[in-house]
Amino acid sequence: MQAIEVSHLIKKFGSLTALNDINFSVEEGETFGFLGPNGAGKTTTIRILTGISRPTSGKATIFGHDIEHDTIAARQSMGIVSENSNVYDDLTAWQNMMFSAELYHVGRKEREKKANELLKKFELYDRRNDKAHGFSKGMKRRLTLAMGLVNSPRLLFLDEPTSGLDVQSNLIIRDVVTDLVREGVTVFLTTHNIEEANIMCDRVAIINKGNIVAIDAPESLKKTIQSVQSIEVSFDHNSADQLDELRRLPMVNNAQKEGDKFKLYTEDPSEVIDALMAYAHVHNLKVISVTTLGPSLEDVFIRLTGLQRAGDGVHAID
Ligand SMILES: Nc1ncnc2c1ncn2[C@@H]1O[C@H](COP(=O)(O)OP(=O)(O)OP(=O)(O)O)[C@@H](O)[C@H]1O
Repeated sequence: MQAIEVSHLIKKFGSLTALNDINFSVEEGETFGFLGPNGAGKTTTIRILTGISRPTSGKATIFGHDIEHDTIAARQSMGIVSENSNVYDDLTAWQNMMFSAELYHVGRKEREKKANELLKKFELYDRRNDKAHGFSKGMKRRLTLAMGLVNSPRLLFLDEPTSGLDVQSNLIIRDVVTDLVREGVTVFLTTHNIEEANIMCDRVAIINKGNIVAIDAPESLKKTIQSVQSIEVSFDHNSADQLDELRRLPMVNNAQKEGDKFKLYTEDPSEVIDALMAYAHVHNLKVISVTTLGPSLEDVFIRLTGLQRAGDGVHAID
């Protein structure tokens, strides 16, 4: 059975078309990533799929239940973890869990068992009697996730699960999601983090300006732009002009500095390696390491969304 089926979904806000006739389906047990730049339509899609917002036209079903007309049945099988934490600051972690369990109509006995289990899993058990008020952002996000799992959902919606979090919370969340997937839970996650989608998802949809521009497994998406390759190089010392000089080498399409390395994009790696060796010789530099890399999911994303690479990440052109 399909966990999610979306057909001809359109959402307009006045004259703005936030979703422009999108279609996709997610199989039960799949981890499906929704990747797109700011304003692409990710949150709008999640809000429709979780029954919070209505589409202008089109249809979405959750395990066969129409989300618009059979909302209660559709929502019964889902857990929702939104980016904006729905944790109540004045309640303790335990009280928040109980509140969420009640909302999801989890039976009294089951509630306590589930809360104990989840608080332990998310490493919050020792703080269960503390008010959420004093929790860090990472702890709050972990608690939100624990609350979203209290009804043992078959389908979990995660909106930007790890954005802006500390390393520990990040790792705990990824581990728990990996365990859930192993247990057969379907996961729909939106993210800005391309590497996260690459690691976690069976398939990824890239959405841009309300249109789905690609859907496939990360590895298959990378194969579609096999011509883009990159060479990572590091020298024994760096100077301020190096990046510009490397950009001007023959066959280099673009270059960026990443830590102590330079990444050069090209369609002809062997020409660029020759040019790099000549460059090092002329400038009296020693090459410490040089590696040829295939296209990354970020390269695919940039190609499909028309975004531009800058020194510190990916930026919209407009
Ligand atoms: N309630 C609303 N009223 C008017 N416009 C809206 C509303 N909600 C979203 N939009 C617009 O719809 C488009 C899609 O927004 P959406 O929040 O779905 O993007 P997103 O991909 O989730 O972006 P981000 O990554 O920044 O959260 C944007 O242009 C946004 O400004």
